[in-house]
Amino acid sequence: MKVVNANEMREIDKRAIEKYKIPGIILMENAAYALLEEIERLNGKRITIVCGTGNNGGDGFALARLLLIRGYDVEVFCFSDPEKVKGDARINLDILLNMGIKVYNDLNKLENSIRYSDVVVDALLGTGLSGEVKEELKNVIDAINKGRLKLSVDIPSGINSDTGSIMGTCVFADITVTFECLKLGHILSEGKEASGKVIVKKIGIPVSCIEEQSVKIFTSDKEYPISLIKKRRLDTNKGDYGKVAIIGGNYKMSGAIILALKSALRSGAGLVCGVFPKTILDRVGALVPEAVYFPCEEKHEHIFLDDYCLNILFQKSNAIAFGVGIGNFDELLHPLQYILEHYEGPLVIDADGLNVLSRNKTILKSAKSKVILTPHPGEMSRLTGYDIDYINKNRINVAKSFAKEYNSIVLLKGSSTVVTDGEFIYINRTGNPGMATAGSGDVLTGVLVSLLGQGYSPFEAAILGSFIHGISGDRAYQKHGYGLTAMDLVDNLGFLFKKDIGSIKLE
Ligand SMILES: NC(=O)C1=CN([C@@H]2O[C@H](COP(=O)(O)OP(=O)(O)OC[C@H]3O[C@@H](n4cnc5c(N)ncnc54)[C@H](O)[C@@H]3O)[C@@H](O)[C@H]2O)[C@@H](O)CC1
Ligand SMILES: Nc1ncnc2c1ncn2[C@@H]1O[C@H](COP(=O)(O)OP(=O)(O)O)[C@@H](O)[C@H]1O
Ligand SMILES: [K+]
Repeated sequence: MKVVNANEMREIDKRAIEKYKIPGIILMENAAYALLEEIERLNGKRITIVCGTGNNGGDGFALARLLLIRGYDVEVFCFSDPEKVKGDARINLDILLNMGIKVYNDLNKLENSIRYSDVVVDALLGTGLSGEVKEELKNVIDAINKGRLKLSVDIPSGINSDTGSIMGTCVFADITVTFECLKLGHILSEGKEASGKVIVKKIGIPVSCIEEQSVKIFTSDKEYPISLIKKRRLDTNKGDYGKVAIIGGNYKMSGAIILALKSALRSGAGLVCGVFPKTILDRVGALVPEAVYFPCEEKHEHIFLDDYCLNILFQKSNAIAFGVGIGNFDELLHPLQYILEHYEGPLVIDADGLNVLSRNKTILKSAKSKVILTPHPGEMSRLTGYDIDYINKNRINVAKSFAKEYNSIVLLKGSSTVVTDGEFIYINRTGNPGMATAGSGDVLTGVLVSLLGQGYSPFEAAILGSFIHGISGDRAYQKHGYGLTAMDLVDNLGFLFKKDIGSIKLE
């Protein structure tokens, strides 16, 4: 499913109107019918509609007419001078006035109307919002937020369509009905919560008109990532599913590599090898008997990896992950550089592996193979030098430009994980806040290296891995709520790896 920013949506609308000669008023009417369809499902009779002066308000005026004609009890509000309403929105406002409908401009009346209405429709500000919400609309937004059921037209008023940030204040909708394409603001940052359930409706724009926009950002409808999952043949053996190595662990952090090893096994790898200091062999061996081990010396509290043992590992592995629980030590930079320069298979760098990399990120440029980097915003901050706040507000651009410069796949973790190869961007929407728990990143690393070992391309592995990781989190949430732990994620990983994958139904 494509995701656009405000400017791309404007271009698409403009192309529909100017090149395809579809009058804007028809698109607005279709938008109003799309809204009507959703309101009819809600079984409410009393509807309050709050309109702004732009086309978002125009959708609201048109909707008011359609509802009135059908006998709904509707009250319409607009808190600006009607003279400021222009174009298609003006036409729809005038029709209402010609029908003898009053459009109120009174905050007390609005509060009262909302108190007695079943649904309040927020048609105040759409993709045309610029800057912070003006002072005079703040009370209006507060009043809307008191509504029993809030339906936002296109995007909750006050949410920035490109970043999902709250521009001073915003409507927190239960339902958002948007047109033709998801907007970035629906799925990023605070916009994800403020949008509630998002419903995308067609309003008569030809598919070719959208395709001409060559949108580079997409998100998961459930079908796409599932369609990537390879079927397993009946006549098959473990050699067909990869030999993967996970390098990490130290005496103080043995749990990370245990989680990653278990996850790699649960997501289908044929053979999984743990490469860690000898000091934790008993612990790892007891908890992951299905793995094989490559215990190494330990020096100054971290694993000791010389070129000789790395070369042996390269022979044995068709994908490697480096970093879970390894510790952040200067001495680990050399082995990481050696792996990048000599290993020809795909590689995942995670956790402390990324912190080690931050000491000299230019070594990435000498990588022989495609690397997946899986930073959370803190690790991304160490890699790029940007502060965390900046990264969170510019997730897409930060991830994209890093991936492009270092010719790698970046998987920037968080509530909407961003995966990019430097050109295309996938935004993952599975998962939940319960996954903000120690060890859940280690689980993701295990999944990713397992998929790479099974022959998925690095970009596919990163898309599918983030999707599966989130689904396992959502399943774990069903059982454990926000008390879920990383091991619960591991237990749920197998769910999507089934023979009848095509018939699995996800919520
Ligand atoms: N043909 C089209 O372009 C279509 C547009 N549609 C609707 O049109 C919307 C976009 O319309 P517009 O571009 O007119 O923009 P909006 O209606 O989203 O917003 C523009 C209005 O908001 C005011 N405004 C902007 N920033 C503000 C701020 N910070 N504080 C207070 N007021 C502020 C402006 O003065 C202007 O009146 C979409 O969200 C969608 O709902 C739909 O009708 C479908 C067709
Ligand atoms: N609110 C959330 N919604 C969805 N996924 C989340 C949320 N919080 C965390 N996650 C996911 O959980 C994982 C946490 O990884 P990370 O921060 O590296 O944790 P750790 O280092 O403790 O293993 C990431 O994949 C992240 O995307
Ligand atoms: K709105």
